[in-house]
Amino acid sequence: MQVPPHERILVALDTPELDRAVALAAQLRGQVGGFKVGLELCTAAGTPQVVQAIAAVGGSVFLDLKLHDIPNTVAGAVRAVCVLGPAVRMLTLHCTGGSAMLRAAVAAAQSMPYRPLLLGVTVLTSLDAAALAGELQVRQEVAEYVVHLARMARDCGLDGVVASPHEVGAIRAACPDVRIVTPGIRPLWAGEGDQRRVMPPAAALRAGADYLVIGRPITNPPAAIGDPAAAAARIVAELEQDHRTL
Ligand SMILES: O=C(O)c1cc(=O)[nH]c(=O)n1[C@@H]1O[C@H](COP(=O)(O)O)[C@@H](O)[C@H]1O
Repeated sequence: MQVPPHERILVALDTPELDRAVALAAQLRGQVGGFKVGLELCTAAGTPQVVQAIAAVGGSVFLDLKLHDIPNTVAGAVRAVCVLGPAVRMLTLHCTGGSAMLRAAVAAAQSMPYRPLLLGVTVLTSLDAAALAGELQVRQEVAEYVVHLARMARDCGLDGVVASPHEVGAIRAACPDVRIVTPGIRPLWAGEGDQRRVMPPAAALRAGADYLVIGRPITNPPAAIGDPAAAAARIVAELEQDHRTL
């Protein structure tokens, strides 16, 4: 079944203020597919409270906790997320925690009555080739390393991965069935900020992404674009126009 383009957009609510996050979710709910809440908001306002508040205005939650710890600790955190129930649709963990950590997360999720989709973060979109090679001492090219991590995530039983749109094609070719979520999305009218491996929304979907994580271009758009609802509408229009030409 074809997913309408707007449902592929997950808006990143990166703010410490729960009221602002809830107001954005209430404003954008019908226009997009869901909301990503992560370290900033959950640390400031409490993960269960955040999930409950976003669900209460009808938003589905992508819980971006980027878990990265020893297997026993991650398994416990995954069980605690499962307890929050179906309001949490997706949960992230870092692939670089290793296969034992990823398998422990999957086993923990499977032991619970409800589990969200588990997504492995590959290489952060804020890292470029120089940082990967120089600082992290990874000897492979970015795409090669991302595909290696994606294969490992799939083999450990994860449902999908988070990666830059530049690596989506290579992941799709290597792991046809994994869900691919891409941040690092920048419409041509938005600034890059701290992101390094970016792509416009329509190009990322064309490359094979299932979901687009979009934060600042929607939550803090350039004045010429208008408010968050106008920014979301503009991105949806761009996606629909591109969709029609496929
Ligand atoms: O896991 C993520 O969501 C994530 C992974 C990654 O590699 N890069 C990345 O930017 N993100 C998240 O995606 C969002 C991007 O926000 P904007 O740069 O404002 O669009 C932020 O909430 C990041 O935490």
